Amino acid sequence: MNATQQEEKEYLEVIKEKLTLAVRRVDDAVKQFSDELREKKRYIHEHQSGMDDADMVAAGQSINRMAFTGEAAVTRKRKLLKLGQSPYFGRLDFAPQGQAAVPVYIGIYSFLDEQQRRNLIYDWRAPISSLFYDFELGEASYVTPGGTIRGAIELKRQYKIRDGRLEFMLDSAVNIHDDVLQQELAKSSDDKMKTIVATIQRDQNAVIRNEDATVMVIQGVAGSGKTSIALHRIAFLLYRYRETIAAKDILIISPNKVFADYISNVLPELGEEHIPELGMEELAADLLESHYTFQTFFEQVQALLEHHDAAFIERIRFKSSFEFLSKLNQFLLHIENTYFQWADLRVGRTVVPVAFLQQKFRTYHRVPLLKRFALVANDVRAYVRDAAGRKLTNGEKNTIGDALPRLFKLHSVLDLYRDFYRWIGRPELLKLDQRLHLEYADVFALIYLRIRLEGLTAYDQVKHLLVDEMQDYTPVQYAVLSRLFPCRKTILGDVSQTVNPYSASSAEAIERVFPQADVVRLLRSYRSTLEITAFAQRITPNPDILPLERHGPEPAVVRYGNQDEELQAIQELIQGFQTSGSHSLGIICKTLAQAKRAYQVLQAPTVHLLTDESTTFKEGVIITTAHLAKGLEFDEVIVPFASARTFKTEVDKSMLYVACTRAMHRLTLTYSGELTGFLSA
Ligand SMILES: Nc1ncnc2c1ncn2[C@@H]1O[C@H](COP(=O)(O)OP(=O)(O)OP(=O)(O)O)[C@@H](O)[C@H]1O
Repeated sequence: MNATQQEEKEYLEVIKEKLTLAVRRVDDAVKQFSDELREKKRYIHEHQSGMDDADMVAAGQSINRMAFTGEAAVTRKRKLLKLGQSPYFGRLDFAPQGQAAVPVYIGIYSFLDEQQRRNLIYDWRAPISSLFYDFELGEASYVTPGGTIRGAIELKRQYKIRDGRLEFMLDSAVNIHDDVLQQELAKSSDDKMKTIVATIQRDQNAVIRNEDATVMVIQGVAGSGKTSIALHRIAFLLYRYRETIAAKDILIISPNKVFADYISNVLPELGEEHIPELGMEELAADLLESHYTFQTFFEQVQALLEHHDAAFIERIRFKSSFEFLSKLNQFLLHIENTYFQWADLRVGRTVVPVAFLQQKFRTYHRVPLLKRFALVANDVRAYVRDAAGRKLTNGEKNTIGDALPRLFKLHSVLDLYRDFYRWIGRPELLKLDQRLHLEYADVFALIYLRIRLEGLTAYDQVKHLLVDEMQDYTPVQYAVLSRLFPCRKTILGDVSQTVNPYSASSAEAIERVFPQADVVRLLRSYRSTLEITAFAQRITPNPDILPLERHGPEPAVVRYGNQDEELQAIQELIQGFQTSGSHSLGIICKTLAQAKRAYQVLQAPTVHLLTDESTTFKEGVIITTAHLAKGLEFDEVIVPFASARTFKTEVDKSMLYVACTRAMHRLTLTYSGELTGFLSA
């Protein structure tokens, strides 16, 4: 069936026709729903006075049901229209053992021929579609909930269909033909992150479809598709577990609002709803219930970039260590053992002995300390009731409830946190100003103590947690995430792209917090040309990286007399970019102060400054810092001020690496004075 290009073209027309008919049917259904809805509302309005409460509830429910069905129809229409533009991207002719081959067309959504009750297009997430990503011609198998289906792939074909027209088709003997991938990667960037369904690679597919891992850690080199894969994985899980997980049950912890905006199109493109997203700082503010103000991660990194403060670095280093987490845990035990001022409790004529109280507190050792008081109070009430042989008065009950917390010497979690530093003999490691403004490194330690003492359950409804930029979070932060989100997790990042080497976590470190984690390493890099990848390797070498064979111009490193001349040259580069046909140019500086300075000089309607307060990603020319550019990509990147004066510390080196790895096709570094030493390798 459909062997030649001509036959495929004709078949495409047939499918488009069926899609058009399906759209028409949905339109008719929507019209019918809205007529019925209007009619129902009118009926209720007119008969309101004669209806009792039960009638009203039933009518309300029926309206809600109709509205819901109507919404579902609108969603379906949107999907059908999208399919009309590009119904499928792949086909395989699969012959299950002992049966003849049938063509399986694979697209972004499934499409059923309602008359024939036959799938004309399979969703890329359907079990059978995994054949397309996992196998070449010949023997193949796929797993269904009912078991493994074995057989052979007799034909494998890829299509590029745009605006309903077949641009090309390609029969492939190898797994996801390189030509199509190359074409995709050579394209100019879109304004937002895009889907990669047509060219998902085998190792990526394994991550996307992994159903077993309770914690999946993806450690991948720059541009290896970690973020793309994580989002496709979410789409897959939403499809696979559609009865039990909805988009609202998933939470993405994202580094900043611009990144959240940048990735926001992917799931809707894949036909899923928008996923809730939260920054670490928002989470912190929520958990501290606005009792404290605190430095943000961005401010911490900027402080490190702007001046070298050995004591500040020492505080960050310590609080990012495993030792810190285990010391906090030891301190919690210490509190239990020493913060009680035990005394017999007298209620009326009954004396509740210390031994009874201690034994009860021990019984509940799994319950967070401050939650135990209520449980022990109940036991004490029972004890007193039995001893007195009568029911207790409300006054007596309250006395018991009030008396127990008084046994414990706790004023506030912050006092306790202060005590901790005295206990470890390092009071100098806590720096709190008069206004109790916390340093970023203290925020999650304080939250951790709160969770351990009070047991917060605010996020129990989340069923899957996605954490991007995992290298930027410390063991204490992971301990908080682990207790707060007992659900499955996907955690991804790249330790080479840390913006704060004093607090970076590698996959190995994260495995210590989540020993049950499945760790995958992705070494193939898709974003940048070979030349750019090789250049970035000079800054932070990784001998295991596998760059894709795609070429472009050599990165340029250009010296100017001074910074004004540099900016003038960048102005000319911007003009060149504007006529180049590329979509995005990132001018990536080390600090926000430098970015602001560059913006002052380069200001124009198409030039945007991205700061830590920005909320949206913009197309065109963006001036920002390496920290904020993390996770983003640009057709072309310019790194100004790449001098030895600007890039000299470990933090600076990370920034330079992040900045250079944002470039897809072209990279230019400008400097004046002496060139940074990080490029000498
Ligand atoms: N299988 C694929 N097919 C087509 N494009 C891909 C594929 N995998 C990755 N890419 C592209 O590679 C680029 C990098 O992907 P992504 O941003 O997800 O990587 P990352 O590992 O999160 O990067 P980084 O850590 O450097 O921010 C994107 O343009 C993405 O579309």
